Amino acid sequence: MKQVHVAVGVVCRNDTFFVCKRSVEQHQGGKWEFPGGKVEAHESVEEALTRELMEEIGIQLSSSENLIEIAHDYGDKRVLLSVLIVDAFTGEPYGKEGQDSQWVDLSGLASLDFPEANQAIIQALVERAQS
Ligand SMILES: Nc1nc2c([nH]c(=O)n2[C@H]2C[C@H](O)[C@@H](COP(=O)(O)OP(=O)(O)OP(=O)(O)O)O2)c(=O)[nH]1
Ligand SMILES: [Mg+2]
Repeated sequence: MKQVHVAVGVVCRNDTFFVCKRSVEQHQGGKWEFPGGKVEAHESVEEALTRELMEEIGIQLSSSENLIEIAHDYGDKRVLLSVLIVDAFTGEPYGKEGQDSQWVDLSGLASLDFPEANQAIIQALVERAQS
C-alpha cells in the first residue's frame, strides 16, 4: 500500500490549539484533527501546509517549526504525518469548509476523539510544554 504524505498544522495561540472535525465521509471521519492535507508532488511540506491552512481554515501561515513525523498504518491507509507547529499566522481561523472547529488547551486535546496516529502528536505537545 502506498504511503500518503500529509502536512499537519498545530495552530497555537496562548497555549491553546485550533482543531477541526473531519466530515463523516472522509477517512477517519467524525474524528477531530489538526488541519492539513496531502503534500502534492511539486510541494514542500511547508508549501502544502500553507495551501491547506488557507483552504480549510482561512489563515495565512507566517512561521512554522517542525514538531514530529509519524508513520502510521490504519490498515486501509498508510500515512506519513509531517507535523508543524504554527505559532504565527494572519487572519482568524474558522471552519471554512463548514466543519466544526474549536480552540482547546492541552488537557482538552487529551479528551477529544482523534485518529490513532494523533496520540504521538499530543504526547509531543505535552513534552514540549514540560521542557
Ligand atoms: N489533516 C489531518 N490528517 C490526519 C490527522 N491525523 C491523521 O491520522 N490524519 C490522516 C487522515 C487522512 O488519512 C490523512 C489526511 O488526509 P486529508 O483528508 O486531510 O487530505 P486532504 O486534506 O488533502 O483531503 P482530500 O484530498 O483527501 O480530500 O491523514 C490530523 O491530525 N490532521
Ligand atoms: Mg485535510
